[in-house]
Amino acid sequence: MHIRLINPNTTPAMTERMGACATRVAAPGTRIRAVQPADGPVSIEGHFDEALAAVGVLDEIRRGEEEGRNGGAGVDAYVIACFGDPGLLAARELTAAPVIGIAEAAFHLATLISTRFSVVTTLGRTVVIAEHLLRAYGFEHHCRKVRAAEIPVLDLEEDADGAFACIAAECRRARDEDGAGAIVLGCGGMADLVDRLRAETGIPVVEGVGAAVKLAEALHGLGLGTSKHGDLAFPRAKAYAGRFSYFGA
Ligand SMILES: NC(=O)NC1=NC(=O)NC1=O
Repeated sequence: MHIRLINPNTTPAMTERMGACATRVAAPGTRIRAVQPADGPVSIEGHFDEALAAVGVLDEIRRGEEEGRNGGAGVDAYVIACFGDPGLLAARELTAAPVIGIAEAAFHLATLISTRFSVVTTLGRTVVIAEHLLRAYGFEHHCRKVRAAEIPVLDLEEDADGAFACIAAECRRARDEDGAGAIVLGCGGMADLVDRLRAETGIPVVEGVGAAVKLAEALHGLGLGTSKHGDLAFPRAKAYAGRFSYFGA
């Protein structure tokens, strides 16, 4: 199967790292193509960045669907590799393939291996975004706390050792203070830290990129894709003015 992994921010190094993490856990028959929008924030650290990034996500879904229609290898599933799951429901309207957000995927897996988990994310200002998702997805009572390592997202690229130390310290606090049986990493850019953090904390650590890839494979294997009955049906045919005209009928 072919999975299109979309990094909603526009930092190629992060796209590459997440693509490598996805490839490492993918099944032998799964091909991963990691992409990012041409336009948008270099990192996603709040509501404004998320809103802009969502348009880039939709562009990449449209591009994937178009490749499939124009004789290219169709996309069997999409992964939105940003912990805010930007544009998730809108993206699901654009395709009959599964679209998996890394936050939703990580929450699901964490509930299968623990009765309570905590989230460790980047900046304090993004905590409320994870809290909104927990509520929206129905995992609020499973999560003990959403913690922030208080690092800018791009420190994961530019100061990897410093970022790791902050994240590991917050993971230890989650283990010792929250009564959490597992930890969810709250940023796509943390995906390649998961083995070191598992070793550091001694408890299960779930990262969303791998979780989303395996859930996409499971859905594909069961012949399940996004329902086109009801609110996730393809958008009604209409014109879109100005810069979004390419979405139009
Ligand atoms: N909470 C986060 O740090 N989310 C993210 N911002 C990004 O640019 N990628 C993420 O996963």
